[in-house]
Amino acid sequence: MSTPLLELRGINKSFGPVHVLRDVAFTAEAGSVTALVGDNGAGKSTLVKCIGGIYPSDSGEYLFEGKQVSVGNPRDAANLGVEIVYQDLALCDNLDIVSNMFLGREKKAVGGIILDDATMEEMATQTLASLSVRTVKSIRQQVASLSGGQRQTVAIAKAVLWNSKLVILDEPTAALGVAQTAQVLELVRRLADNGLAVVLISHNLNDVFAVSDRIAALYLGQMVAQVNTTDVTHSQIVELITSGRSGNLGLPAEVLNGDGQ
Ligand SMILES: Nc1ncnc2c1ncn2[C@@H]1O[C@H](COP(=O)(O)OP(=O)(O)OP(=O)(O)O)[C@@H](O)[C@H]1O
Repeated sequence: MSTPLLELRGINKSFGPVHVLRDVAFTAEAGSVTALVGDNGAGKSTLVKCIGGIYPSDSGEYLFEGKQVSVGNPRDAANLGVEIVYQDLALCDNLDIVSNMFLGREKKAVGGIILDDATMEEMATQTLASLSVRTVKSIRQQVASLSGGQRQTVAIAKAVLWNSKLVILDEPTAALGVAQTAQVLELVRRLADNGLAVVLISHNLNDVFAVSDRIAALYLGQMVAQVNTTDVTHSQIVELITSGRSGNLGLPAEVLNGDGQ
């Protein structure tokens, strides 16, 4: 098996007396979509925040491209090429698409005072084209005028603009209708097909089975399985999410560990 882009080993995280993540192992591979599933409170957001450096873990190893690294804050994660798209998207309604994509990381023209609009427009256009995004009419359109699916697209494009290697999407289809969900799932697939490692948090198992290569299931802060999507059924994943057990599901250890290829 090739070296995973991201590998976490034995991650623990507590908030005061609450032990939220317990010896969690997790991998994400370039060119793959890994769905992270689990019931409310299972620890998905906490795990993602540990990956993104928002919550440094209490113990455990963080390997990136096979090397052990220290990720103590979001800048460390961004420097590795890790980007998280949160559910609230953190877009500014009163700014256009280009301004949103470069918010806080604007390109300056020579001299460093004036913004380099031409370069930013070109980079935004190229990024959207690389993702085959055709749903946006103009990159100078205000974000307030975009649909939910288009906003999600802009947030994802913003995340991949910075030579990202790992993009984590938190419930990207939660607020979308059927057609927009299909468009966003296509985009998620394209990110992986372009070589990125994608982690998709989702409660929607239809989405998970439609787009993921692997499924990682958390139960009460423990990673109970990392499986290839084609090795499991909906009901087996539901059982893992709701009881943490694969018990009588007949899943051998190599399948639960994602090695069952
Ligand atoms: N900052 C915090 N302080 C104390 N407890 C926290 C904090 N953040 C999360 N927790 C607790 O950690 C547990 C896991 O929460 P987390 O948000 O990671 O779960 P989740 O799987 O993302 O859930 P959901 O699907 O509902 O978003 C919960 O019991 C939660 O109350």
